[in-house]
Amino acid sequence: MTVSRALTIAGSDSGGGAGIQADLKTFTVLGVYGMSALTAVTAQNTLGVHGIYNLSLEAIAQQIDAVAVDLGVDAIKTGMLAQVPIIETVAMKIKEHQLPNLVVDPVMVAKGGAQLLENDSQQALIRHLLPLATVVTPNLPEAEVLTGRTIRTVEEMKEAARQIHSFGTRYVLVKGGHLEGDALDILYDGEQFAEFVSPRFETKHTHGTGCTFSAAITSELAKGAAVYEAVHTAKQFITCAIEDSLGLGQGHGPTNHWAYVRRHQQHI
Ligand SMILES: Nc1ncnc2c1ncn2[C@@H]1O[C@H](COP(=O)(O)OP(=O)(O)O)[C@@H](O)[C@H]1O
Ligand SMILES: Cc1ncc(COP(=O)(O)O)c(N)n1
Repeated sequence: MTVSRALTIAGSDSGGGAGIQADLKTFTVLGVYGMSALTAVTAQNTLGVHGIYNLSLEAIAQQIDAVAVDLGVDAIKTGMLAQVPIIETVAMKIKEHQLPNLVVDPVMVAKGGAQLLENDSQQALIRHLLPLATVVTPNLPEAEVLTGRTIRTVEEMKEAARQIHSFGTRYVLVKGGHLEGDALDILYDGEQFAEFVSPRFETKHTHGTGCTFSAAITSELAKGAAVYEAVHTAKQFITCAIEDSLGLGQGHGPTNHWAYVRRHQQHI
């Protein structure tokens, strides 16, 4: 039996809706063997982030080494990398082990407003990680920080995608979850734009949408899909997960990681 393998390098969300937990759930339901290298432990629930404990550089590097030299990796994603030395260490290890199909989710701020990337770390992301990435998946506030521009329209999303592409990433996916109207995302490969659109659901339960979406892209890349197809499937996955969200907790609740597969199974 051939098994596709995906590694997430990200923070732990004790509430289970975002971070490592969202990634591993997504890998599993999409039929991919999931592995993890934790960068931080957060004490977190649907109401917010109550504590952040970054792991040592040694602990982060050892986890990546352990997985890469033994189990092997078909695709990889990064999430919360809070500090410049963590970004540098992760980039160094990805290069050393030549890990393929890198999806960078440039996590900066949690839905509740807590800062997950310390100030001045944005330049390190641009310098060290984006040139290694197959796909980078900024939401609008993240795209604004990476480009130094205000983004309010689809045309401005495209301009931001062009600028971020110039940092060396092969594909840029600017997500429009923070705009109004339909939930529109733009994929740019340096030549052409593709649009992925779904209806917008009126819900506050969007905790972990960015993590889940990028983990779904990573899963499909691990299985051998091309980037356009991977984003197409992942968009369906996240749309189902938001539409059928679980309503857990008192704040921004998690999405439903089973929804896509359940619906898919009903149709076959
Ligand atoms: N209310 C919503 N209804 C439908 N899709 C949404 C909604 N909010 C976000 N999305 C989609 O979820 C995915 C994650 O986007 P976004 O919320 O912008 O990322 P992040 O979680 O990083 O802020 C994107 O495909 C976006 O279009
Ligand atoms: C450990 C960790 N990583 C990432 C996010 C971002 O997720 P979101 O912006 O959807 O709340 C988070 N809240 N916690």
